[in-house]
Amino acid sequence: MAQFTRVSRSVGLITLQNPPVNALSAVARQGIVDAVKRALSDPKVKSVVICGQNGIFCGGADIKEFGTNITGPPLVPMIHAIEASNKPVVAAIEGSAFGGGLELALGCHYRVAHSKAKLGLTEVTLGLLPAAGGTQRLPRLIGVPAALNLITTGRHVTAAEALQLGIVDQVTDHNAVDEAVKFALSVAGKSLDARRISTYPCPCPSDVDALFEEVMQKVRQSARGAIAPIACVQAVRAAATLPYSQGMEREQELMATLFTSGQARALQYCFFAQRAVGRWSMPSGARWDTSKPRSIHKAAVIGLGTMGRGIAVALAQTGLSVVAVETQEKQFMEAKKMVSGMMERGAKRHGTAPPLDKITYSQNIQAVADVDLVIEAVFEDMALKEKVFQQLSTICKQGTFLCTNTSALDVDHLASQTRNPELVVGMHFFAPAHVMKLLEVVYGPRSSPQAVATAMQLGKKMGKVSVAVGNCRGFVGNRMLKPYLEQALFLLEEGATPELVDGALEEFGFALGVFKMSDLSGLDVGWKVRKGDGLVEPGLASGPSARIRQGRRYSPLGDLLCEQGRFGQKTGQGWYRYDKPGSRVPRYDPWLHSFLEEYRTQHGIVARRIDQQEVLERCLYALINEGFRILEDGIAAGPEDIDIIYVFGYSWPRHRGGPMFYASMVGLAKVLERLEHYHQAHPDVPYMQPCNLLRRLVASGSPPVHKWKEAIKKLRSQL
Ligand SMILES: CCCCCCC[C@H](O)CC(=O)SCCNC(=O)CCNC(=O)[C@H](O)C(C)(C)COP(=O)([O-])OP(=O)([O-])OC[C@H]1O[C@@H](n2cnc3c(N)ncnc32)[C@H](O)[C@@H]1OP(=O)([O-])[O-]
Ligand SMILES: NC(=O)c1ccc[n+]([C@@H]2O[C@H](COP(=O)([O-])OP(=O)(O)OC[C@H]3O[C@@H](n4cnc5c(N)ncnc54)[C@H](O)[C@@H]3O)[C@@H](O)[C@H]2O)c1
Repeated sequence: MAQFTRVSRSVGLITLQNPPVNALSAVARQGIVDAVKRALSDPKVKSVVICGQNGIFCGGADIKEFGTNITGPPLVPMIHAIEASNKPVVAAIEGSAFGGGLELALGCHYRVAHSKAKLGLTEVTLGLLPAAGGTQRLPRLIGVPAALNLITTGRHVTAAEALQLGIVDQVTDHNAVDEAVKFALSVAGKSLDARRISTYPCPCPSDVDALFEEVMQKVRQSARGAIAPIACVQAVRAAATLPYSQGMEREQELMATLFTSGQARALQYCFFAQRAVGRWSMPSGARWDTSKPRSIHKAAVIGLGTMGRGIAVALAQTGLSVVAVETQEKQFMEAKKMVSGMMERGAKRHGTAPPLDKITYSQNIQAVADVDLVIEAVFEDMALKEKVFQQLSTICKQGTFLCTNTSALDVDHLASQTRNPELVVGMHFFAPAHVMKLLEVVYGPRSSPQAVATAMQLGKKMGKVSVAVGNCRGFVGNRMLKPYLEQALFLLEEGATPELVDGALEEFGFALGVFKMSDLSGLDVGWKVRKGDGLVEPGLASGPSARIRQGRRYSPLGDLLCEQGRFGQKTGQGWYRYDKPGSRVPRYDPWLHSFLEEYRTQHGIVARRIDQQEVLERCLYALINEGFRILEDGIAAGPEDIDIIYVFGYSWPRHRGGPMFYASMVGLAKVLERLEHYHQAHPDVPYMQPCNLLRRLVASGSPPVHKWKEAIKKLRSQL
């Protein structure tokens, strides 16, 4: 797992060999320890280079080992032994040096990086801190403020930035291993006294307390309840205030708390889940590894409203030629300007040229005749979409994939409007489409595996986390959102306030509570959908039937606000008040509170005290219950798919691992018991009735989340 060879006569070359990312597994660590001993005891070796095979230095500790009984030599003494060596050791960094990989490099006396390499202490993203000396060495090398920034965010830096910060000594466009060998030859025999980072004093601003107080405040605000960033600050503080050996003790102490935390488990689950969703499968048996995607060179977007503009930008930024079609003159002119502006801002951020020439605009749908794939993003109106799909089916060349960005409509019905329904899939982007990472790829019963594979591959190229899901109203994300939103309204009716509900959800870790989110996206969007569903009855009707629609409990609160023109941020009023239309800071609105009181009086509701726990249980368990139904229906292949959709599309706090992982942490029996309790209390809310799959999982002993897929398969075969 680490090969030793002697090159250029006197350089000991140690190559990490643990594909795919040369993670520091027990065997890899043993390999390094043995190879270093060999290099140091070989009198012909005057200096040493450590590199990784296959163009990647090292992806850090082996995350798969966490949570198991870890054996093999520990990292800290291994890195100390390298640093203490009296022969110079040079790290040759290609590809990535992340987490323990960068810590290994920091234990070396010199670092040579390829210009395309990326470096980072990424542990915080896994709920940990750099515990192989990273929190103690990095601040000594680059100073406290820069180290804090890197360690608390886990961000990747380019080789150029690493050189500027002083993390690496040399950057090369040539073969980094060859350059490192040359470098090692040039430093052989030189004193290493000034090259052992652990012996450096920690350069620190004079007012350490003020600096750390300020940083801690900022980190707490952005952490949304995550504990690892806080521990990272504490560890760096130890570097700034304690001698190295005591700082190392503090690093280990803090790591010990994080290592076994539920948050670390959740974040590591997310890491693997994000990769697992790429290995999609369909109920037909079609799979990612047996379905060949087709290359897409030219794509079209139909409808340049909020979504179409973002999608066109994202496609052009991927390097595709794009035909952008908009029929309304005003929208057409506005979209052209906005799309160019979005591309220019994006290019400025990345220091690249805006891909303006990649997009051609047209007001005529005939312009899409020669594209390989179309993404339709016209109004959410089935009759209009039917017409567009009929047109596309006749206009487009043979084999063009036809995709819809619908939020909830029946993809299979749209497919039935075309000559080749197997070419139709949903590509459900999230707003703003050029920024949000999530893409739901929706397959209908007739979608071909090739169409799904092509949409998944295109999503990946666009930098999205793509999840393949089945076709149903709202697919996965929006289907689960409905009971969550409704519970929030019911809580208001019963005595809660938007501030209380949002406060509970934000404390849980959501970036925005449900009412702030609703103000941001616009109350009119849901109003239109409910009108289409025949649920909206104008006016403030009284009597029990006013709050029962289509046989189940219904809250008209959102409709009543819309009737008042309160659409949220865009109108300056919604669940909160804003300084002016378009302002973003929500303020307490006395009008809303009197309105709620009046509403309760009119309906004979006596407001009761509702606590944060009830808010969380009702909103989250309703959403989770729908998640179980989605698994039961086979709409999502496994809990990872649902969790990744919620983490990337709905700001579910990543350190809680997604709704299904969260349910497993709470305990399925407890979730079931609370759902039963709330269903008894609210029998007119059918979706509070615990789903069969949840009952069966509990009956079968509540298997851990990674065993659900298997358990579901087994339960299905018993039916
Ligand atoms: C008491 C204990 C004391 C501990 C001491 C602390 C030490 C240290 O401070 C802690 C760490 O280093 S924490 C670690 C800090 N390190 C990080 O945070 C880096 C995490 N890794 C990455 O960011 C990316 O994988 C790379 C950018 C390295 C490659 O990206 P790419 O080219 O797009 O490829 P990809 O698709 O992403 O991965 C390919 C396959 O490799 C798999 N795998 C990957 N890394 C793994 C790992 N470390 N391990 C295991 N497996 C790992 C991945 O699951 C996938 O498997 P699959 O079965 O095929 O699905
Ligand atoms: N807005 C969101 O947050 C969001 C998120 C995900 C999905 N969606 C879905 O994306 C789709 C578009 O939503 P939006 O918010 O961008 O709507 P929008 O109202 O902002 O834009 C729709 C655009 O389509 C144009 N259009 C209408 N008929 C057309 C035709 N025949 N040919 C070409 N252009 C036509 C309209 O002029 C308008 O510019 C909807 O299906 C919606 O449900 C929206």
